Amino acid sequence: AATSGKSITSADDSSESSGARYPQDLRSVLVTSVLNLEQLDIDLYRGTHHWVPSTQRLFGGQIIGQALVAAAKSVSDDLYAHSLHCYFVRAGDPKVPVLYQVDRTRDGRSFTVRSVKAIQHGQPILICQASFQLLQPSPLQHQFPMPVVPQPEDLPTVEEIIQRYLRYDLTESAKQGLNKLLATEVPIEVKPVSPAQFYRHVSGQPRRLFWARARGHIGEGNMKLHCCVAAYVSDFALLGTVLLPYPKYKARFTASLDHAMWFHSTFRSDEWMLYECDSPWAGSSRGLAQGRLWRRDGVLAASCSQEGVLRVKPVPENSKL
Ligand SMILES: CC(C)(COP(=O)(O)OP(=O)(O)OC[C@H]1O[C@@H](n2cnc3c(N)ncnc32)[C@H](O)[C@@H]1OP(=O)(O)O)[C@@H](O)C(=O)NCCC(=O)NCCSC(=O)CCCC(=O)O
Repeated sequence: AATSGKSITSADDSSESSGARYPQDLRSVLVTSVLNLEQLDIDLYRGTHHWVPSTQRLFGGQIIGQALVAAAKSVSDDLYAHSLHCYFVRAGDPKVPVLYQVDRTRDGRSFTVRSVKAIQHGQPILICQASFQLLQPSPLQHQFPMPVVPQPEDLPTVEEIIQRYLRYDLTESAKQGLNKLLATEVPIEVKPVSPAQFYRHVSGQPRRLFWARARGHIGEGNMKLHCCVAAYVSDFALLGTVLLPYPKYKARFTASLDHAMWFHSTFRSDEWMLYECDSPWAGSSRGLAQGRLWRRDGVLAASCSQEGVLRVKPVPENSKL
């Protein structure tokens, strides 16, 4: 049941729970702009950028989220994304939009597969396969338990943590860096479970946990859209987990090479979800990172895996940050 260019970025208008947190007109920018692709032709879309990381290459999560929006537009309403597999083959250029070309690879009885190519300057920057399934209940159901961590209400936001760091005796360039971070409009809210570990001020296991949610209101009801937002969120701070055991090194060049994701349950991407990231392996200038997104009621919402290239340099001995 293929369809042509359906709208999946309509947020729910009903005034329910999270409407209390945000007035209804304060829609998530992820919905109104980043994931709101413009249709150019059948199965051809254009996406624009909102937040561009300091690396001046496009945020991988944005490209994956937009590719999933494009794929989802070509499947019927009763099909839900259950997995995607991507390679980042070129750095995304923030100066131009990205085109998304969808190939309707197969429409099966239960499963439907789409291939999406993200293109800039006539060349692919990402190749992505996404698979969708009809809801099919089964008696086979299990999941690992969610880690026990403090609730988001008891933890500071990234902005509050940066404000605290700014009170320390820092070099001018470190202060400038932090102020720049504060001014950046990342469309995700983040609350690290252990700020010192999140920012690599203590060395530790390659594992970190943080609460994350889309900034702004999205609303209940559009599961396709929540999966696209979660794909965006899932690339955030995941690869950095690989660096946690190495406080004596800082990143000189890092980029995600691939990203795979599996969606397990319904969830709200504008409500707090715990992102549990760990890295089981690093070597050969690469590192593997794995993430699990938990609903705060303990249900496993999604899992993902990513490999990245990481080239590092030693941190100077007298560094204050
Ligand atoms: C991965 C690459 C770079 C691979 O291309 P490549 O031509 O094979 O590149 P490369 O040779 O690895 O060069 C990359 C860089 O590594 C340097 N290099 C290469 N070999 C060495 C060496 N032996 N020693 C020291 N340095 C070396 C090269 O000079 C390159 O550096 P440069 O770009 O020149 O500064 C390319 O395919 C690519 O750019 N793909 C897109 C990756 C991407 O954009 N991913 C998404 C964005 S990353 C992300 O979103 C994570 C965000 C995490 C977060 O914010 O939390």
